[in-house]
Amino acid sequence: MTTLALTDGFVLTPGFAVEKRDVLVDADAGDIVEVGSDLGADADDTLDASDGLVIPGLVNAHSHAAMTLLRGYADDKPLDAWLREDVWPIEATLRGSDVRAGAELAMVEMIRSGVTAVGDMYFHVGDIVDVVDRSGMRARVGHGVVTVGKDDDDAQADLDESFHVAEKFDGAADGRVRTAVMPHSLTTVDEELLDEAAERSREAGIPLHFHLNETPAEVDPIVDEAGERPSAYADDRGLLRPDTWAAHGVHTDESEIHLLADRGVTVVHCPASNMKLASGMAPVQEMLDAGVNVALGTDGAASNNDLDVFGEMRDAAMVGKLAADDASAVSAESALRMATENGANALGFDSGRIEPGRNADLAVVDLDVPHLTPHHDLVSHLVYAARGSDVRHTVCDGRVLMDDRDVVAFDEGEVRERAQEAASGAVDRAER
Ligand SMILES: CSC[C@H]1O[C@@H](n2cnc3c(O)ncnc32)[C@H](O)[C@@H]1O
Ligand SMILES: [Zn+2]
Repeated sequence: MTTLALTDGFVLTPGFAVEKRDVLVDADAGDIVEVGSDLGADADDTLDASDGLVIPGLVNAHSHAAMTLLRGYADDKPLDAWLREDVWPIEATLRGSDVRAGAELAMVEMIRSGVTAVGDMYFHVGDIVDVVDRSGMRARVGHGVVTVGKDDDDAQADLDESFHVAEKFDGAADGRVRTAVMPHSLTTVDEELLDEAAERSREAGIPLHFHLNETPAEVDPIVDEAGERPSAYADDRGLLRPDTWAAHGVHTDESEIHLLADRGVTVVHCPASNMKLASGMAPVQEMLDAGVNVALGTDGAASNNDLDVFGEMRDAAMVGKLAADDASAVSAESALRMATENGANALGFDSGRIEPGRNADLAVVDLDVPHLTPHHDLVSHLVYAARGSDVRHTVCDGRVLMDDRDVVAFDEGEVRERAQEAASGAVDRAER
């Protein structure tokens, strides 16, 4: 066994106590071996965590990583206009190499801010899987299916591609890549194909991921045409299961919240995207009270405009209070739980808690900075005061992905250059 010890730091326990401890990791198996004292002396390698807080690697449970290429390309519009007028036209020009360049930029950004796992819906998934593999991160990926505006054959081919991708890449990158079938939303995929997605994925044991109730425009047509709330409509299709995680859930009424809780569905709250697109405020505290597993996601960088899950925790706590008109709603603890354990549960990873036997997915936050002083309550600091740039080391599956702010697998200058070129090329093609 090759071991790595994170030494001399404070450690966030599963109960969110903070204790001065070392963390010993089996770098071959990728697991946490022990949390205790003086574990550095016999370890093969050490990572200095002094003046730092070791936390579980953060989980970005809903993103479109390659949309880093579209950061700042189109802003200040609501979802529908933004997608139809700007995003979808330029996405139609993206090639595999572009998606690869955007995904590289995303992985660098996430590793720099302590994210070790991501749930990603996009296309050219093979390129994304290659980047995840090289980055050392963990991901649950899938091909996003959109059938509106397609003839029957093309629509079926798109759904078939989602299954093909899910089957082909599951277990890639030494098991760090898992997959799901990903119909884009209840209004952008035909009803018969939603039925088929649910049935085939259930038979094959493949999880499901889709956008749910993000805007009124995603709710009203279903209520008008099917005569029921979207979550009930999804349930009728067989889409609500314990291995389903749905993004947004903004316009979700009480009956839907109880249905989602009952079916064991995770809702991924994406507060920054919801604010930027003025989609609305999700009833997060109500969902938590009802027992829904609520996780956090950045959504794509074009609607955020970064991939910093620290920002998502802060936004979730802040907006959660506004939405509930209650300063005690969506506490720091709740937000931190959403970004760690709940996100790992959503994606089906054995991460999100620092305890022996779990995946060694960790981040070390530098506490030795003015904006994290004094140390009354470090959980409060993680949610209300810390930033992604406070992360000093990132470890995933027992491997060091960032060492003293140096991202190991990538040359950041080259990554940024490739992303800039891919983005400029896409804009040229879109505007030609
Ligand atoms: C077909 S791959 C995924 C698809 O989703 C688009 N997208 C990005 N952000 C959002 C959002 O907030 N709601 C719905 N769809 C979104 C992305 O541009 C891709 O086309
Ligand atoms: Zn999304």
